[in-house]
This record gives sequence, C-alpha cells and structure tokens, in this order.
Amino acid sequence: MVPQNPPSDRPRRDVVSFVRRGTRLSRSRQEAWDRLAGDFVLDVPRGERDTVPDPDTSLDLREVFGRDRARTAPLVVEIGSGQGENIAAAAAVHPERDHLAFEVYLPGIAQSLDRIERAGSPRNVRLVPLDALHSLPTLLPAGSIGELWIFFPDPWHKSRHHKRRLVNPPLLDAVLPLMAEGGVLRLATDWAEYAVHMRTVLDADPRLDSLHPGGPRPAGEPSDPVPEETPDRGWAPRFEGRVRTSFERKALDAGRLVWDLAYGVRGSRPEPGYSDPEAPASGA
Ligand SMILES: C[S@@+](CC[C@H](N)C(=O)[O-])C[C@H]1O[C@@H](n2cnc3c(N)ncnc32)[C@H](O)[C@@H]1O
Repeated sequence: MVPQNPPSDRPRRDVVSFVRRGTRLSRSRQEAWDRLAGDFVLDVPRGERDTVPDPDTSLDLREVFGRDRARTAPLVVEIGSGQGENIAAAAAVHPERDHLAFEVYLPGIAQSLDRIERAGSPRNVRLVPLDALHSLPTLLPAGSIGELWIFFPDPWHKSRHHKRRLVNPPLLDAVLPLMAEGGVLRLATDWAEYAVHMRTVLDADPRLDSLHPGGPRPAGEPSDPVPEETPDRGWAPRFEGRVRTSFERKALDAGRLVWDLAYGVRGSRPEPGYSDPEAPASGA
C-alpha cells in the first residue's frame, strides 16, 4: 500500500511568483537568440531547478560588464523585465550605468535581445534567465545595487495566491542587503489593490523610506475597485525613466490607473517631485 504522505528527501518547493509558460521560440526569436544570446544572456550554472543558480555561483560584475578600470558604474537591476523595453532603452541612454535584467520567460528574453540590438547593442546590459527572488542573494554581493525596478509585476488576484506576489517581505529580505547606500526601489502597478498591498509591505519595512511622502494618488477614476484603505499620500510621480510597455498600454486602455512607488534604503534623500507633504490633493 502507498503511504498517504511518503517521506521525501526532495527539496521543499519554494513559493514562486511566476508560472513557467512555454519555452518554445518562434523562428525570428530563435534567430535573435542564436545571434545575440552569447553576448547578452548570462549562462549561469544551474542549481536544483533550472530557474535558480548553483549556490556556489556568484557574479563578478566587473567581468560581466567588461569594465576594465576599478568598478564605479552604478548597477540597475530589473526584476520581471518582460520584453525588455525598459532595460534596452535605459542601457542605451545611460552608458555610465550597468543594467541587469531578470526574466524567467524565455520568449520575453529573446524579444529583449532583439530590442537591445535595435537600441544599438549597448555593452552595459545583460539578461539573466532566472528567478530573481531565489537568485539575487546568491549572485550579487552586498551593497551592489543602486536601483531596483519592478514594473507591472503579475498581480496574482486571488487571496490564496497573494503569497505568490513578488512584492512581499521575502523579496525585501532577499534584496535589501544587496542595495547600495542611498539605493532606490522603483515600482509600478496598474492594479489598485496590488498597489495598496505594495504600500503595506514597503511602508512596514523599517529599512525603507518613501521618497515621496507627500505624493498624491494618480489622478482619475480607475475602472478597478480602489480599496477603502488606499493611502491618500506617499505615491511617486511617474518615473520618467519608464518606457510605456504593452502591459501599461493595455492597462490604460482598460481604464485602470498606474500607481508608481519609490522608496529609498534608510538614509536616502527624498526626490524632487512630490516629496512636499503639502503637495496638492489627487487630481488638483
Ligand atoms: C506582467 S509582466 C511585466 C513585464 C514588464 N515589467 C513590463 O512592464 O512590461 C511580469 C513579468 O515578470 C516575470 N517574473 C515574475 N516573477 C519573476 C521572478 N521571480 N524572476 C524573474 N522574472 C519574474 C514574468 O515572467 C513576467 O514576464
């Protein structure tokens, strides 16, 4: 007879923030992959799953980005870079920074490669096809990230799935020790309820300060319900370095608002914009 709960020596399954969708690439994406992956996708030795690195692997950022002088370039990390619109554009206009994008959806990475090429193949961007939450602490040294970007993360609407949301305390425990002094977290979502969830998680963390304590809610009436407990203040202005991706366009077409958030690791200075607590009320 088979026992109901057989003992297992298999590793406990981590809660992950994604569903591994198809990995098949269309012909054009496969061609982009074959042409460009060697230059821009980091081939990291894998650990117990193909979305996590071998625990003995770490990245030497100087080597990764081929900067020969003492490493001085600030590092931007994007989690869930999708089709690469933001990271490709940012790398092209900021040669003084390095950019590392984590994405588990391989067709998205192939499309990102194409965008990087169309942006002039900047040498300061690399793509990492791994689960950022369970990879970053292995791969990066403490104090190495200048900015962390998470734009339009999967909302996981059902309450029983909320633990799968990327923006939760385990993410902060994984990434905050890796942030440089004065480092900044930038986030955006088009779901009001997830925006409030993010605020609850980020406001509760004593290691973080809002960079826009006086910032009003985005103006307008959203098509999705806004929770009663939605704070009136503490929202960031639209991050000017954020490109309008297909996710954002779909959200705006559906009448949802876009909620931006910006937090600094303790000791950061408030940003210009809505940092004045007397900022005008929403829609004013
Ligand atoms: C809704 S899409 C948004 C893509 C992009 N940021 C944009 O604004 O267009 C969220 C992306 O996050 C990726 N993702 C989710 N969890 C992740 C994780 N732990 N590590 C890396 N990528 C992740 C998903 O594969 C998906 O492509």
